[in-house]
Order: sequence, then structure tokens, then C-alpha cells
Amino acid sequence: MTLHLRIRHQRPSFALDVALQLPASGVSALIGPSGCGKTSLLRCIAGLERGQGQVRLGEQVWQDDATGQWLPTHRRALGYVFQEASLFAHLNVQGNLHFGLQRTPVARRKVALDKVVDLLGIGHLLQRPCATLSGGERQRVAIARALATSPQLLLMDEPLSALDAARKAEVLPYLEALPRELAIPILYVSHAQEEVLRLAQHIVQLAHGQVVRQGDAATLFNQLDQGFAASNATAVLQGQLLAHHAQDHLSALGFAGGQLLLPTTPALASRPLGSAVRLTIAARDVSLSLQPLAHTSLLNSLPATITGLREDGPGQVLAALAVGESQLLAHISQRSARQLALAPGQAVFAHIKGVALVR
Ligand SMILES: Nc1ncnc2c1ncn2[C@@H]1O[C@H](COP(=O)(O)OP(=O)(O)OP(=O)(O)O)[C@@H](O)[C@H]1O
Repeated sequence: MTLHLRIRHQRPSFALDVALQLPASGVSALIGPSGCGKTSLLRCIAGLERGQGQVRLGEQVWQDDATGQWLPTHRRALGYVFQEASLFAHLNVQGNLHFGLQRTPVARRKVALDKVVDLLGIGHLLQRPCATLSGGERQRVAIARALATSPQLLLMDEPLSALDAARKAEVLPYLEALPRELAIPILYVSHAQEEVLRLAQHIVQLAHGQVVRQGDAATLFNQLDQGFAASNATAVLQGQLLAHHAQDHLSALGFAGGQLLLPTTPALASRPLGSAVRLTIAARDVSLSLQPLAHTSLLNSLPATITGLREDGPGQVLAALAVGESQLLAHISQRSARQLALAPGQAVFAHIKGVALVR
């Protein structure tokens, strides 16, 4: 099933012009600079604003101007979660959830409320007045209320950006579980690289109301221009947990390009061997040499080929590397690039100082 979008929307000083086919599963992140049209696109999908074109989820046509079809928002099977949770202050948590449920015709109710309450860990909050909830709790209730309507698409517009780091960390694992547990596709607007790295399988990058790039998260992230601040350039690797070396307190992870050793954190220790993992490697944690390093304390050094180089701020260069079938990025000084005479096609060794397990 796909989400099929063909939307044109003209404002006095802004034009949205988007044609997209998105997988109707997992998380698709919508990224791009402020004012590029992310919220406008969500609002057009939701029917809160009327662009021209077509919005179709699988066989369901929500809008088709060629045939004059238009469903108002309340008839579209979607949930919408905003930056600030807008809960009904006069109702307690349970009342807010039931409000969502009652809006949904019985025949369309597919998501069990108990399951939603469990998934978002809000069972102990049901009788609490909304005014007494913390920011993270409010946002979890807002997500649960959206899910209580049994949406077939969940639109989330920077749902964590109003939360501090601790509350973000509290809500993120719940978000991560949603597509897996409920099989509801999510279109997720975010400015935060770490959220997108962790959650998204698919990425759409907008600029000036148009799609500049879209594709699989790992592929898109590992390119030289990621759509986030270059100084934070980070590559994503999909891998597999291969072994725990108990004596060294290290775990081996395989990916299409080689193996990496990581400290066996509690999160890694709890995973069964063979389970899928998502790793990130920040470009600033990768250095390069032309020869293998002898007598080094580095655990992870891999043969690689340079595929691209780009200036990246004063005196800095971002290098794209092929490591087997995978891609990495390295942030190095211009001076080093010059001294090593780095060029596309050149064989190098990539030395990796830090690997983070994000999933
Ligand atoms: N109601 C409106 N009337 C007129 N112009 C609007 C309206 N809402 C948004 N715009 C303009 O449309 C453009 C796209 O806005 P939009 O909110 O979709 O961007 P965004 O990518 O979501 O931005 P941000 O990341 O800052 O939330 C901007 O130039 C904005 O100023």
C-alpha cells in the first residue's frame, strides 16, 4: 500500500508543489528548512487546507480534483499530533481518549484502546486531570488520543520539539514501538537529526515547497548533503548482532561491508544474536589513512574507497566512503585531505572512534 500525493497549493508568497509515493508502512520523515512547506503538506493531506491535486491512501481517495472528490478531515482515517499537545483541559486522560474513540464509527474501530494505553504507558494516568500531567505525559496522551481513532495514517508535526531532552528521551521509545506494534504508517515532521536517525525508514527532503530528495533513510543519510547541519553529518548502517565476546565486554556487529566491535552495553546484551540493529557513525568520529595503522588501540578500522569530497566549513572536508556495500562519512581537515592527496576512487582505511547503537 502507498500514500499517493500530488499536491499544488499556491499562497501569495509560497507555492507547494509535491508529487510523492510513500510507503504506507513504517516512519517517513519529512525534513527541510523552516518555511519549506512541511506543515503545509501535512495540512493538505489532512484536508485542513485545500491544495489542488490528489491524496490517496491505498484504495481510499481523500481528494481527487480530476473527479471532484473531496473528503472533509473528519472522514479521513488519520490521526494528527502537533508540537504542543492540545488536550481537553476539562476532561481527564480517560475522557480525552474516549473523545477520540467516540469520533470513530464502530465499523472503523480497529485499534483496541487497552493496547494503545499499554503501548504509551499511560494506564496509571487515566484518572488524572490533564492539567496535572508533565510535558512528556501530555504528549503521550495526545498520541494515544490520535491512535484511539484507529487512524490508517498518523501525521506528526514535530511532536517532541516542545519537550526538554529528558522528556524527549522518555517519549521516543514509545514512538519507536508504534509502527511495529500497530502497523500504522507515520509521516513525521522533524528538525531533530537524532529523532530522524532513530525513527525513520524513509526520508523526504523538501526545499521551497518542492521535494529535493527522497529515499531509504540509510541511503539518504550517507550522502554528502543530508539536509541537516553538515557539522553533524552522520552515517546510518543497518546491521546484525553477531556475537558477544564476554571476556572483552565487546559485541560484534556485522553490516554489508564488514564487522564492528562495540562495548556490550545493557541494551546490546539484552538482544538475541542475529537481531537487526541500526548503528550511527558520526563523520567527526571517522579518520582516514592511506595505509593500515600498526600498533593502534583503535578497535574498528575498515578498508574503504573515497566516493566523494565536499568542502565543509572553513578548513574542513566531508568525505563520502564506500565500505563494501555500505557508505560512511568522514569529517577531516582540508590540510589532511591535501597532504593525503585524497580524490574519488582512492583506496583508504577508515578508522572509527565511535559507534552508536540507535535501535
Ligand atoms: N496561513 C498561512 N497564510 C499564508 N502563508 C502561510 C500560512 N501558513 C504558512 N505560510 C507560509 O507558507 C510557507 C510554508 O510554511 P510551513 O509552515 O508549511 O513551513 P514548515 O516547513 O512547516 O516550517 P517550520 O519548520 O518553520 O514549521 C512559509 O513561507 C509560511 O510563511
